[in-house]
Amino acid sequence: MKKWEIAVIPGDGIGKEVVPAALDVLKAVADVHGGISFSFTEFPWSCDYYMEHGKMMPDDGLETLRNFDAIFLGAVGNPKLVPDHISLWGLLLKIRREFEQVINIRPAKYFRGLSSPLAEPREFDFIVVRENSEGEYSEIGGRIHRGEDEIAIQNAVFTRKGTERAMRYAFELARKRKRHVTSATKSNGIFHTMPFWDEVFADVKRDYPDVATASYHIDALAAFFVTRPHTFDVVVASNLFGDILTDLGGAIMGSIGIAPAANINVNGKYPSMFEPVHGSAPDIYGQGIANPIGQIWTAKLMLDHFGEEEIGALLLQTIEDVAADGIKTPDLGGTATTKEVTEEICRRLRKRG
Ligand SMILES: NC(=O)c1ccc[n+]([C@@H]2O[C@H](COP(=O)([O-])OP(=O)(O)OC[C@H]3O[C@@H](n4cnc5c(N)ncnc54)[C@H](O)[C@@H]3O)[C@@H](O)[C@H]2O)c1
Ligand SMILES: O=C(O)C[C@@H](O)C(=O)O
Ligand SMILES: [K+]
Ligand SMILES: [Mn+2]
Repeated sequence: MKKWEIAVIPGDGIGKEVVPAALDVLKAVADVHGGISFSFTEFPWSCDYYMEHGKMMPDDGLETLRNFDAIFLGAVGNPKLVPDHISLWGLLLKIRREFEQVINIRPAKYFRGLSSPLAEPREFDFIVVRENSEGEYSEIGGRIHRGEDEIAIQNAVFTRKGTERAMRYAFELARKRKRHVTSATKSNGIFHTMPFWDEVFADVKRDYPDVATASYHIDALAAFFVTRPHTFDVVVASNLFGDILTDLGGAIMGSIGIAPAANINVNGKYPSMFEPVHGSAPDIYGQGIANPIGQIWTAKLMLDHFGEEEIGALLLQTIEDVAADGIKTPDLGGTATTKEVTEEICRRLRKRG
C-alpha cells in the first residue's frame, strides 16, 4: 500500500468549500484503487490567519510543508481583510517561489456536456505552460512621491535559465502530445524582455525539429483562444500572460470554476503544489454553490504527478459524465450544489471501482 502525505491548505473563500469536496473525491479514489491511501494534514493559513497573527503563514511554515509529498491548496485572497498583493505574496507566491515550482501547467479542453460561451466550439485540447517563478511578477521597483508627482516603477525579470526552462518543458510536453508549441509574445510593444523571449524561443526550437511552432503576440493570441482554440496544443507563456490566458481557457470551457492547475517543482527538491486556476470567489462564497470541478480536476493532476495516471483518467471521465448528465452548479447553467456534484462524482467512482 503506497501512502501519500498531503499538506492541505483550503485558504480563503470558496477554497474552504471546494477543497473538502475534492478530499472526499480523493478518499473515494483511494477506496476504488485499493493500492494507495492519502494522509491529509490541514493548515489554516489564510487571510483569517493573517488577521490573528499578522502573517499569512507561520515563520516555519515552509519548513513544515517541505516534508510532504504534495501541497493541495484552494485559493488565497479576501480583499475585505487583507490587500491582495499582501495575501498572495505571503502565501501562494511564497510557496511557488521558495519551493522552486517554476512551471505551472494549466490544461483546457472541450468538455463533454458543458455549453461553452463560444457559439460553435470545435473540440479543443491544449495546455498552457506558464513560467511560474519570474517575469512580470517581481518585487523589484518602487513608488516615490504622493499625489500629482507620484511615480510607480515595476521591473520585470526574465532570466535565460528561467525562460529556457519553461520553453524546454513545453517542447518536451508537446512531444508527448500533438507536437506543436505556440509562444505567447509581445515583442512589438515590450522593448527588452519580449524580443529576448523571442530569441530564446528561436534558440530552443532548434533542438526540437520534430515539433512545429507558432509565435503570436498576446493580444492576437487571446483572440485566437476565442476564434480557433482547436488549433492549439502546447502554449508557452510568461507568468502574467499565462495567468491571463488560463482564465480565458477556463471561460471557453464553460466556466473558470473548472480549470485545473499544477505548480511543478521540476528539480525534485521540494513538493509540488496543486491548486485550481480560479480564486476565492468572494461573490459566491458561503452559498454552497461553488463549482468543485476545478479543484477535483486539480486532484487528478496530482494523481498524474504521483504516477497514478490510470485512476486519474477514470476520475476525469467520471467528472465529464456527471457534467454531461446535467448535474452542474449555477456557473455552468445548472442548479446543483457543490455537495450534489461532489457526491455524484464519488458515487459513480465507487460504482465503477
Ligand atoms: N490562485 C489563487 O489562489 C487565486 C487566483 C485568482 C484570484 N485569487 C484571489 O481571489 C480573490 C477573488 O479574485 P477574482 O474575483 O479576481 O477571481 P476569482 O477566480 O475568485 O473569481 C472570478 C469570477 O469567477 C467565479 N468563480 C471562480 N471560481 C468559481 C467556482 N469554483 N465556481 C463558480 N464560480 C467561480 C467567481 O464567482 C467570480 O465571479 C482575490 O483576492 C484574488 O487575489 C486567488
Ligand atoms: O496571479 C496569480 O498567479 C494568482 C492567481 O491569479 C493564479 O492564477 O494563480
Ligand atoms: K487557486
Ligand atoms: Mn490567475
